[in-house]
Amino acid sequence: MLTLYPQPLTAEAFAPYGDVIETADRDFFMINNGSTQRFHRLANVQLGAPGDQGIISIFRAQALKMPLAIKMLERHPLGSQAFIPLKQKPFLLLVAEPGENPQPSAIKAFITDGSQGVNYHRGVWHHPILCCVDEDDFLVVDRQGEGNNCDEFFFAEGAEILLDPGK
Ligand SMILES: NC(=O)N[C@@H](O)C(=O)O
Ligand code: NI
Repeated sequence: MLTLYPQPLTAEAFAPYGDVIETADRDFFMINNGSTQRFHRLANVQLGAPGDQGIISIFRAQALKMPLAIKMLERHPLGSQAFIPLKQKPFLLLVAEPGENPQPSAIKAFITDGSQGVNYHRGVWHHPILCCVDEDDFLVVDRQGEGNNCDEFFFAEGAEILLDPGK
């Protein structure tokens, strides 16, 4: 049995998987006649082909019972996918670096601090959104275009992988 215990999310630790969207310790410049701080270009929207569009959606997620048996990961080969929390609640991340079949030993687990969002880079394996409260809303920025942009990988039956947030 492999048990995954989430570590606090940091931009450095998440760098192999994408960007952390946050304002803490980030550069900004003043706009709007000095009334607004612009934390500019915290992440890029990655698109796969000419004609692709970056789109904005809202995901309303229901919490899954924890500890959770992890059966699969998915990836979006043609574009990035960003999740920005709308209720300032922490949420859980499971990621593995791009490549063919993700190995259980390569999975990293993180928990956000409630203010952080993430932008998965294209091809990064991740678990579908995992919120920590009964119902949570996320602003999602990802790619719309031709072709399949969601590959799913299911772990072997015997691969017992558990996500345990611990509290
Ligand atoms: N399928 C879908 O739009 N959502 C997933 O990509 C996810 O990462 O939650
Ligand atoms: Ni996804």
